Amino acid sequence: MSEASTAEKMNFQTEVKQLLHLMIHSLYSNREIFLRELISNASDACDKLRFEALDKAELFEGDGELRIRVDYDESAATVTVSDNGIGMSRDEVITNLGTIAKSGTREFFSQLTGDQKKDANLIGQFGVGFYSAFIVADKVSVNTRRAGLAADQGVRWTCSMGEDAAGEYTIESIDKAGRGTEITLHLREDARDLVNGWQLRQLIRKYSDHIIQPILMKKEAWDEEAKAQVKGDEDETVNQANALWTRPRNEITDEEYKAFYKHVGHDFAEPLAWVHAKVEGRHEYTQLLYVPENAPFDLWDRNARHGIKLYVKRVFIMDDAEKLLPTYLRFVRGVVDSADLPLNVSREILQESKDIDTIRAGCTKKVLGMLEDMATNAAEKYATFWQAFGNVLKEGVGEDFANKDKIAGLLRFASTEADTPDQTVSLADYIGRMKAGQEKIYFVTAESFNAAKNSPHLEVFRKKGIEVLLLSDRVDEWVIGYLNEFDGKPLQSVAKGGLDLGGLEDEEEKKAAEQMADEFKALVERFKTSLGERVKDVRVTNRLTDSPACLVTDDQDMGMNLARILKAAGQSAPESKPILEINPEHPVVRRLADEQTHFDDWATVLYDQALLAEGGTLDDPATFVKQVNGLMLAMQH
Ligand SMILES: Nc1ncnc2c1ncn2[C@@H]1O[C@H](COP(=O)(O)OP(=O)(O)OP(=O)(O)O)[C@@H](O)[C@H]1O
Repeated sequence: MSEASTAEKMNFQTEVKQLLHLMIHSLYSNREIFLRELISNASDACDKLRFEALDKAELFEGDGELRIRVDYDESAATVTVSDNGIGMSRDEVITNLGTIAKSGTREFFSQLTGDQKKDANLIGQFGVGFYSAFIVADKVSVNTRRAGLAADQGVRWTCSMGEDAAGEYTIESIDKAGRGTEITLHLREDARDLVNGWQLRQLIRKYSDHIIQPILMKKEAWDEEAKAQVKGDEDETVNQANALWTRPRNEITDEEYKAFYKHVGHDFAEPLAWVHAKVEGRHEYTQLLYVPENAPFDLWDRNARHGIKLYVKRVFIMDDAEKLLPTYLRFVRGVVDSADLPLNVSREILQESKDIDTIRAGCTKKVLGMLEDMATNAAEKYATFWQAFGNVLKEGVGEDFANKDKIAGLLRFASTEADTPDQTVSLADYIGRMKAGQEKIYFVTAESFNAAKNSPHLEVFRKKGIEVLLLSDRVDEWVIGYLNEFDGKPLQSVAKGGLDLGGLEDEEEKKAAEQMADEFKALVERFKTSLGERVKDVRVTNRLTDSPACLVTDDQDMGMNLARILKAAGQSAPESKPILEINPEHPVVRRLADEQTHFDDWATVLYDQALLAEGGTLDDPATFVKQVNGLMLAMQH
């Protein structure tokens, strides 16, 4: 007997143990999803075989009719889901059923709270998959053989668990005549009601009707003698078994669209919106694209799995077809079915394909159109979308030149209008509220919402009632870098350049400002001498009402917030010095005109304060503290 034929015990990866524990303890109220998940995997396995067999027909082993079967045995209390798809080799079983290799795994486990309801949602977002079998079963065995391997290369995987999650499974070699996978669930005491033909049919129709392969069950008939439904020998197909996206839109119910989403999106929750269209013309393709409600755990991994499945004439070609949508739309899930691409299309061919460029442009347009529609007609939904994916969509402003204006129109910001962190203001809303004479869209960027909201640069804007957008997401600096204007109105940082309020300032204010500049010329010079190399310039400003001073950067220099972000990310930022602006109306500034002994300390403290107020950190905080204390003592004398 070969070594592998004896059962071998193996340990689960720690994360699997944790996941199994969660399955049992948090998902029981959603127990029926196990069937949907196993059928979904069986369907994927059939898709994979069909694709691999395109240039290796022998993998079909003379049986090209792909199908899924659901069966049950009342006396043994088992439910079995089997398929004649691709199957798994021994190594594949160990990797696929003993480990989790998803990006976002660590993030997922770190967010679990122990609260069953919250955790159930998180598990849903993470993807339950095969392990959901353990919601209803205390023993699961998998018999599988990879297509193309000999019958004696079959593998059996078994795992039993009691009250608590098991730490190990066994694996052994078996003979398996037919290729594919057969999963048998030994149901827990409290799930035995599922061993019932009617129940199983109900579940299949509810959750798996759209599965492209037929799902077969044995036909049943009423047996008068036994007073029960009895299984016969004949098969029947329980689901519709056609490609949902090929059916006309008006014949598909919302429920069907939603159920299909859960299969393609590997999601637990319902989609937020979808778009289904057949494009005809030079390239013919069908697209069925969904926007999820929740962000997946790997959203921030720009290399994470993409959610579009590519089909060619209804034959599955590949998952994760990253060329079909730009990176900033990586949250979209769905299917694209092309009528023109060759069936043997590979990832390499896709890289070069003009057809793919057309499909990609078409899909991008459709998704952006769907978002515009949601923003206009379903504001609450759009707010949910924005919270989950707004920061990803923002990347598009810099990435997708052709659609920049469209994407800009979809952006939402916090602003001084509501003064809350909620990002609800569109650029169009802002323009609609602009004051008479206002020519620019004003914004401030900072590391946090509070730093933005309390920025001294906003003082004059608040006094005049001019709205300012409050940007505090890291990606905002990047967005602003690419977005110079919207609808003909330039975007202007309130912390850059001289304060030019254009038509918002009247003649009198301008004159008063000039007068102040004259009056404080000498003081400004003393600041310059005192601060020396630390500043590019010192000037009087009418930007401030409550603060004595603030720092700004020159129009063409890099903003200080961006410079800090780059530095924190270990990138080099060009050295640019700030300009110190002083508020001539402020009592501290006024009294400095007569200050002799401590002028240098005052100048440094005002500079450091201005730096702190706009979110910077001090190079030498101890000296700052000493100087402030020294000045406080000096004021007592
Ligand atoms: N019936 C099957 N036939 C062949 N391989 C299978 C089958 N069921 C599961 N697998 C393999 O096991 C892997 C893990 O399955 P699992 O359901 O846990 O995760 P998944 O389907 O990859 O992702 P998700 O958790 O998002 O559903 C699959 O990716 C697949 O390779």
